[in-house]
Amino acid sequence: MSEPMLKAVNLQCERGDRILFQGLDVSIVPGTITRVEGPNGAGKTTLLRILAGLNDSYTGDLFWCGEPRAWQREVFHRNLLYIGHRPGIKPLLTPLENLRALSAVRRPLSDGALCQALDGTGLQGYYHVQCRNLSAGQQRRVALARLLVSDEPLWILDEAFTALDYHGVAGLEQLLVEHAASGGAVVITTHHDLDLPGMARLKLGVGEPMNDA
Ligand SMILES: Nc1ncnc2c1ncn2[C@@H]1O[C@H](COP(=O)(O)OP(=O)(O)OP(=O)(O)O)[C@@H](O)[C@H]1O
Repeated sequence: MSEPMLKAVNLQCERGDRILFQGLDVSIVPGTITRVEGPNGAGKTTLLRILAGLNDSYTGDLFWCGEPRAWQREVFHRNLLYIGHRPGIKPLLTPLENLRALSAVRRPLSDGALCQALDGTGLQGYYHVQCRNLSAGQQRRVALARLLVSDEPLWILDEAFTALDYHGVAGLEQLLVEHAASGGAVVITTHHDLDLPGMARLKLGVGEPMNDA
């Protein structure tokens, strides 16, 4: 098996008076899809944000390609595409403008390539409509169009299936499988009934109350 891209060792996170998880080891290997599961409040979003380097409220060690992640934050972020549970798009911009702005940070692409990505998520005919006038599912599709122009190997996706219709779900499932098949890795949470071939499952429980000091 390949070496892990991202590895977490002995992670612990406390929130309020609860330990969300402790002694947690995570290994994200190229070519895999890992689904983080658990009930509401189990800590799925918190874990994804820790893995994505967006939350520092944990103890434990994180490694990127075998080296401490803290030594190579810039490289790590260049290799990561994180999409949070909110679509993260600007409502006053159009889908094309949003995608242009999001991709410009990494790798400016032609409008032709961006429109092709929007077509790929079913947004043909909506390039120039302000996102605030799109449905929830269409707004999610704008965010997911980033996957179609991504060259980042690691995708961390929080509730990516929210608001998608049947075809949107099928299209996203296919994208995840293709990304893993081409050597990428996916970490995802969803309350949608996702069961892809070979998918690993990382189950979080309901956490434990902390003992009084
Ligand atoms: N910034 C914060 N400060 C204090 N507690 C927080 C904070 N963020 C999250 N929590 C708490 O941590 C717990 C886990 O939250 P999290 O959003 O990670 O759960 P989740 O498993 O993603 O839930 P859901 O399935 O509902 O999306 C919750 O009880 C939440 O109230």
